[in-house]
Amino acid sequence: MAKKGILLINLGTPDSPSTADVRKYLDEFLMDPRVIDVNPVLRTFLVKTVIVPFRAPKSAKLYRAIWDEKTGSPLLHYSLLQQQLLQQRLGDEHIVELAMRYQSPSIDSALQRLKEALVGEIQVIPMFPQYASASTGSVHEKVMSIVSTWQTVPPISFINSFHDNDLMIETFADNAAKHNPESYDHVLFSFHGLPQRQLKKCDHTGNYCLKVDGCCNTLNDTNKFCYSAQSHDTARLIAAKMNLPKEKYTVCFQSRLGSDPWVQPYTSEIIAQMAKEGKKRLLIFCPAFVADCLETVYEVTTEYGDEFKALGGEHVQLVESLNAEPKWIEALAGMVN
Ligand SMILES: C=CC1=C(C)c2cc3[nH]c(cc4nc(cc5[nH]c(cc1n2)c(C)c5CCC(=O)O)C(CCC(=O)O)=C4C)c(C)c3C=C
Ligand SMILES: [Fe+2]
Ligand SMILES: [Fe+2]
Repeated sequence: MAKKGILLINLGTPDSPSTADVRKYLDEFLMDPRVIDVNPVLRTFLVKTVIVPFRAPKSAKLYRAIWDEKTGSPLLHYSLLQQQLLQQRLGDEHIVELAMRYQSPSIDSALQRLKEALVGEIQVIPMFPQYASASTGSVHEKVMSIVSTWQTVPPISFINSFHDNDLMIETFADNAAKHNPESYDHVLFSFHGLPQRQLKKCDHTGNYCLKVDGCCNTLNDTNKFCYSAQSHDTARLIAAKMNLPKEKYTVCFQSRLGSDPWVQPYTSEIIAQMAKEGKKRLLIFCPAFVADCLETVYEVTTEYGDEFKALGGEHVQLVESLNAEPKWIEALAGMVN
């Protein structure tokens, strides 16, 4: 019987922390119309002459700080481990490939390998728990654009989101338990940010998202694909698993780019508010990421840690991502089966 091909796709990372490789990575990433979703002329101007020239040397410095001598980028390292462990878990009726939306290993090459392995069908798992056009949507579009040129378009399916996956929620809660959560003054669920206009575009009614008070507090037919509403749902489920009362946690969004409004509240503002309230110890989850990466290791531990301490706080503790946790691999196996 033909094998089933499983294609795990994460965002991507530079090939090395050199400024040239970071520039190449940022250029491919930010020229994606689903990421900088403005008209092509403005996008080209912003990316090529404003963002990348200024950001590449600064980002390269940050990448150098998290780059491991042996294993390189944490995002690629953990993604490769996830691929190997899922392959072991599923056995030889499946072929598990890994690709990155930007840079390497490319989606083109991973699909080619699945084709050459004569798989009977392909399942694509974008490694983003919450759906966003800039992440999941972009992965779907890229895979479809490649496969649509094949003579034989194979049976192919796509995971859309897994923001409420039980085993994923449990893995985050288990990772937090290792840090004695009761010893923290407050818990933050800090998700990757997104421009507000991208949320509004997902609201096909045009009169719900960011227009109705508490639009993200429940999931319903109108906001079921909303990145922010799904993020709030993930946070609620992890908090429930930890028996964390509402007043002990805050949902916030990190990593803004540019001057347009992004999803709020911003993590750096919440960190400042926590310090102002006299809180000393913060526990921070980053449940938009399934693997530790620049945005968790550096942005949370170093940047937010330093900001909090400068304002009188004492300690910021990152809850490790899902990485190679056996329960998370089981969660992935569940998505396949
Ligand atoms: C969780 C999913 C992600 C969404 C949605 C997303 C949207 C998005 N990101 C940027 C800009 C940048 N993101 C950067 C890094 C980065 N982003 C994600 C995931 C999502 N991004 C990950 C996993 C990473 C880390 C990659 C790594 O190598 O570790 C960066 C680069 C780093 C930096 O220079 O700060 C930028 C830039 C935009 C504009 C956007 C949506 C519009
Ligand atoms: Fe990003
Ligand atoms: Fe909303």
